[in-house]
Amino acid sequence: MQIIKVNTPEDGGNEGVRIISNALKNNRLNCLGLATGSTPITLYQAIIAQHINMQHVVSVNLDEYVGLSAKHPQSYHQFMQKKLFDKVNFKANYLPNGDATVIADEIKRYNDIIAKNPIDIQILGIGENGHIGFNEPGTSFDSKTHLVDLTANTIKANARFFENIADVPTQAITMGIQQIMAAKQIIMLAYGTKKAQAIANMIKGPIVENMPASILQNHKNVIVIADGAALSLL
Ligand SMILES: N[C@@H]1[C@@H](O)[C@H](O)[C@@H](COP(=O)(O)O)O[C@@H]1O
Repeated sequence: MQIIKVNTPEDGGNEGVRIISNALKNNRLNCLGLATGSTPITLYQAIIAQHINMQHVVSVNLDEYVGLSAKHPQSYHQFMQKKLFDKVNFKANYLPNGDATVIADEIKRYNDIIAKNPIDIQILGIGENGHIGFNEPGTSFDSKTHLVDLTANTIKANARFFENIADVPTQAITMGIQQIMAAKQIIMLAYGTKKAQAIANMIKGPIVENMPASILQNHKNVIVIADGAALSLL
């Protein structure tokens, strides 16, 4: 893993754009895997500020809450719309539909989308418990898109986006670990001391399903963009 230490999340966003722009210039970016959460926001701001042309790029997001429609203010659809898609036109934007009547059909649809759009660069954040996407500890490294019961830890961490913890959905649909690992390049973003333990386990801990991000040690092209606080336990 290559580690790029940055001073601020804004610098991290600019570093991410530098890598994305290089791939675009070399015609190596047809599909960009996107993530939600507060961490990638500065990357999206930098994409907007630098007027990066994404009109030939398809985006595929990692996950969506079950039970929230694309219009729900806390859905990841709305998050992506507000933070990026309102300002930057892509060829197409794909996210799982958390409001699907038959989840099994939606999982199949999303697996087909990922199969048809091989991911060139996947953006990732990390949960405090080491989750990537919504692949919680214990998820099989062979997983594809699946339905997840969110852990109490994740529900608590994500409650800050909702009025009340009881409003946080308890399930999500997420891209699987096998599909994340199939991306040609992965950019992991992490800022702040809350992420330090997960980042240390990801980089130098044992590769175990209880620490989902540890599988990234087996990927040939991972760039970790992080600040000193997130790297402080290495
Ligand atoms: N599903 C998302 C993850 O993709 C994200 O990495 C994580 C961390 O979020 P944050 O960046 O806000 O710390 O939150 C959610 O659980």
